[in-house]
Amino acid sequence: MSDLSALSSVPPAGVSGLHRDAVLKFFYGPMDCGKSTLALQTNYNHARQGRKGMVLTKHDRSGGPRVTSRIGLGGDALEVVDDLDIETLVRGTMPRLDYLICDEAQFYTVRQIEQLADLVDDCDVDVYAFGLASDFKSELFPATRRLFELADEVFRLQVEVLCWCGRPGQLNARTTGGELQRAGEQVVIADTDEAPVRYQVLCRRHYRSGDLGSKAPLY
Ligand SMILES: Nc1ncnc2c1ncn2[C@@H]1O[C@H](COP(=O)(O)OP(=O)(O)O)[C@@H](O)[C@H]1O
Ligand SMILES: Cc1cn([C@H]2C[C@H](O)[C@@H](COP(=O)(O)O)O2)c(=O)[nH]c1=O
Repeated sequence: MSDLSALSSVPPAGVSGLHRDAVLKFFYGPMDCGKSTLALQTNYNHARQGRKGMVLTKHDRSGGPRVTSRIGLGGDALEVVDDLDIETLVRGTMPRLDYLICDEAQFYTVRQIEQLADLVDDCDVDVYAFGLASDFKSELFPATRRLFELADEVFRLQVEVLCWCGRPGQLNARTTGGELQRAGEQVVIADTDEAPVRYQVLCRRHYRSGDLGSKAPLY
């Protein structure tokens, strides 16, 4: 009979006997690169295998507590307000949650990002966060900085958003009346459509020069 005593220290989780930790994954890219689409797809794929999840967002462009993507998909979500304690919310949810989908994560507070990391480590909840890296001044959002610091894995989305010149665009310019803005509030909810305040994804050269191209709307 073989001696099984050497196996007694192997944790019981999983087929292999090895423990698989929950993860904090952060997916980022400029406006219009498909972050909300991927958030909705991720939720769909996990939910259809019976995992229990919750979808969170903040300041979706629809104006409501929803995740909406320009490709036409949408789904209900919980709105994250500044004083929401995400950790207490998730710990108090029964049956227990397997995962969280966090869209527009750049708008969460730094404390809320830390709560997401704590939920991964202490409650074994997988967290999939989606958001912008930088604001209209090309500076990291505070929550994004914390995600870069804490996430287990960070992914730049692969769908290229092109600058008007054809180069890949990574910087989110805010424009008003056809002029690039370099000062103002960090948070101004708007779209890449033709509203008076809008956003336009530019390559670094054209962000720096402020050249919005000939297709920029004239007001
Ligand atoms: N009519 C369309 N046909 C194909 N793809 C589209 C269409 N409209 C939007 N999209 C895709 O949707 C993307 C925007 O997705 P969205 O989830 O709203 O982006 P983000 O959340 O990053 O701002 C576009 O980059 C484009 O790839
Ligand atoms: C660059 C930048 C963006 N915003 C706002 C504009 C939109 O409402 C969202 C981003 O939406 P998306 O799903 O990534 O398209 O963020 C902002 O408030 N401040 C900024 O500097």
